[in-house]
Formats: sequence, C-alpha cells, structure tokens
Amino acid sequence: MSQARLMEGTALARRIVEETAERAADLTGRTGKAPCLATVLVGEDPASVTYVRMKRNRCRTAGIESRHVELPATTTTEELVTALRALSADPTVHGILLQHPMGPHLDERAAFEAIAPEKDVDGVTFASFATMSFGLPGFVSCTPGGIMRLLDEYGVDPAGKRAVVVGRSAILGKPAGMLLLARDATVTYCHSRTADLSAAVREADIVVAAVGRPRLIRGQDIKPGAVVIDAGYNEGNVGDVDFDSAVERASLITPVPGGVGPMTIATLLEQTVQAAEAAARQG
Ligand SMILES: Nc1nc(=O)c2c([nH]1)NC[C@@H]1CN(c3ccc(C(=O)N[C@@H](CCC(=O)O)C(=O)O)cc3)C=[N+]21
Repeated sequence: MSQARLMEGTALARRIVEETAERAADLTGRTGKAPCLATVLVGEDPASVTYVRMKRNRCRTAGIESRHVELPATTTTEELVTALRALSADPTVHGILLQHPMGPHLDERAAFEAIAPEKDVDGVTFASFATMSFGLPGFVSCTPGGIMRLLDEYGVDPAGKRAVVVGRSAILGKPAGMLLLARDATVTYCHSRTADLSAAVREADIVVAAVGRPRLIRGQDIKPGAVVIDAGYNEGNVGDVDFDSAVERASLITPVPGGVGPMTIATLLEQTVQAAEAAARQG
C-alpha cells in the first residue's frame, strides 16, 4: 500500500488568513475600527499561555486587534462571568475567546454562556452548538470547523461515510461529530467508556482523533484508504495517531504539527472578522 497523501493545514490556513487579512483591512478602512478579539486566560498553565500567545500573534499579522485579559488562577466563576459579560457588552470587542481548560473549581459552562452569542467566535456556547448541530449558519467550534475545511479542500465528502470520532469534549469531539452528522456522515462517538475502541476505528472511513492521548490510534486499526484526522493536542507536538504506522494505511492524513492546529487558528480569525463585519452592518 502506498503512503497516504498529507492534508496540509499550514498551507490552507495561510490562504484563509490572507483572505481574512484582506477582509479585516477592508473593514478597518471603511469603519476606522479594526476587528478586535478579546482573549481571556485564567491562571498560568504554560501550554495555555503558549496557545493564547500564538493566537494573538496570528491576529496581529491579519490586522486584527487583540485585547488580552489575564485573570489569576484564584478567580471565582462569578468574577469570570462578570469579566465575560463586560466584554460581551463592550462595542469595541467583536469576538471573545475563553481559553480552555480552566481550573477545576470553575463552572466552565456558566463561563462559556456569559459570552454573547454574536461574539462567540470560538463556537463554545449553547447557541453555537444549536446552529452547528442543525447545520445552520453560525459560528462553529474552531478545531471542528477547521477539520471540515480540510475535508472540503481535499475533496472528502462525508455524506454516507462512516465517521468515528474518538473523544467527546465540548470544544472538540462533540462538535466535530455534530458537523459531520450535519453533512450526512454516519457518526460514532468513542470515549473513555467505549468497550472496544479498535473494533470501532476499524470500521471508519473517516477517523477524527481528539482525546489527547499520545499515539492512541495505531495503523493496524486504520481501514485501508481511510481519511485520518489527528486533532490531538499532546505535549511535544505528538498527536493522538501513531503517524508512522497510520500513514501506511490511510489515503489522506493530517500531520502533527502542520495539520489541524493551524486550521483552528485560521477559523478563529476568520470568524472574528465575520463577527466584526456583522457588527458593522448593525451600525
Ligand atoms: N477555548 C479554546 N479554544 C481552542 O481552540 C483551544 C483551547 N481553548 N484550548 C487549547 C486548544 C489547543 N489549540 C491549538 C491551536 C493551534 C495549535 C497549532 O497551531 N499548533 C501547531 C504547532 C505549534 C507549535 O509549533 O507549537 C501545529 O499543529 O502545527 C495547537 C493547538 C486550541 N485550543
């Protein structure tokens, strides 16, 4: 079997960011106000600090302002909700990103719901979940949205395909399955209580790995010719898929790094400009 073709997220993300930058410049020219993303970080988890910095840097290169709100690890849910409501009400802010995961003492759902739906450019609110699951226009969760763009770019139509999503987190696995279902895939979710993960993965035409367990998915479980999307974030840029064995069986596969990660950020930037354009139309 020949090796899989790589799904090059870096290249596609670059094109999306370029288009987004043009839209941002156009909007700034027309309104005199740049699109603005508020990034909210609770605590000092080193990985989260790095991710937020990457997102803010990418904003800058696209002509999007970012306003960073850093809160101490001891912040209560109430204080976090107050901060998010203030950003939701601030007309100079067009999008809000609340970095996940937060401290275990925080009510993450209450925090996400304090984000105004029209500023939910990270696609984490109930409102965005509703539009995603019905396949209606609206903000998508950034990583799942980036995955769908990659599938489209490489000519993979999910309709009628068996998609197995490994993981069910609120910002990744669950919405990824919903978007695939909205595009008529037959979707199976696997998670920590799944009895036989290998058996499920072996049936998949499309595998989305999104659990954060290094190299959990092995080539021997990949159906020959399957499309393999590795959305796992692990330390040291290692995915959830054992790339070297999976590349021998898949027809298409995302590298890590350079696959899903850059697409996540491109989707965030694009949706921020979309939110700013909508705000400008509202006057
Ligand atoms: N509310 C929320 N929304 C998120 O979208 C979100 C989050 N919380 N928490 C953490 C994860 C992680 N995440 C990444 C984004 C880009 C790369 C990325 O671009 N990675 C590069 C590698 C970068 C490097 O060189 O280190 C790549 O894969 O090529 C990775 C990880 C977004 N997340």
